[in-house]
Amino acid sequence: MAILETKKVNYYYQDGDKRRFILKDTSVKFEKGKFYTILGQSGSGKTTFLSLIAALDAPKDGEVLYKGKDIKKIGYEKYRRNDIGIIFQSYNLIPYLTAVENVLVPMAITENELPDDQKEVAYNLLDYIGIVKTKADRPVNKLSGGEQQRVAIARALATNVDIILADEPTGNLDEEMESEIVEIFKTLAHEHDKCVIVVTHSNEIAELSDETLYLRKGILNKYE
Ligand SMILES: Nc1ncnc2c1ncn2[C@@H]1O[C@H](COP(=O)(O)OP(=O)(O)OP(=O)(O)O)[C@@H](O)[C@H]1O
Repeated sequence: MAILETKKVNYYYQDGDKRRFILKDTSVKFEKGKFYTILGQSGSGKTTFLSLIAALDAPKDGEVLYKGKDIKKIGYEKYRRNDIGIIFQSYNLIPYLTAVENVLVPMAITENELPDDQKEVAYNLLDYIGIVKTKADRPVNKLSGGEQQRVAIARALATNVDIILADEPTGNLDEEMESEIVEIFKTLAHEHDKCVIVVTHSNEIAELSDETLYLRKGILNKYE
């Protein structure tokens, strides 16, 4: 069964008395264990789509289903707190907190069952993702871009979620960092059974994913 699904999702921005449709009857399914990319020209609505499956905005009609249940019924805040991790292009970390403190933030908010020693879990996650302890104890604004994005990935994983969503996660990184981050996404999908969905401009990243969707004129189709 799909872990995440959109059913006839419509979204538009109101422009005076006109509606400018960004998504038209979008029905797509996402599974665990797969790394997906979403491609489309600038302004096609990729971020809008991601914001709907991240419960940062609501569709005008249609449903977003998590494990078969409408996320509106689960509650948007609860869904965000317990069921997904989000990674942004600009990392969106809390700059004056250390890396490990940033990873602890969602753990303090979630209702998911977590091991007692959360700090140890956070250090282990960071270490797994390539941030050693000395760096984990540093304020995040003293880390490089690539390191900050790793912290953001560890933070997204901290609540033990099945779904990782990312919007242009390598947009601020050089090519080498980009391929390292993409490798992490692949590993999370293939070895840790996560459902990873990444919005990107990059055909190279799309080629490395298991499935690519292409958004054009409000229609989100499988890209082959
Ligand atoms: N709050 C808003 N009100 C009106 N129009 C908006 C709003 N937010 C976004 N748009 C428009 O909707 C369209 C889709 O935007 P979106 O950011 O989803 O595209 P995108 O494919 O992610 O673009 P990019 O690749 O450049 O980030 C754009 O034309 C944008 O200007």
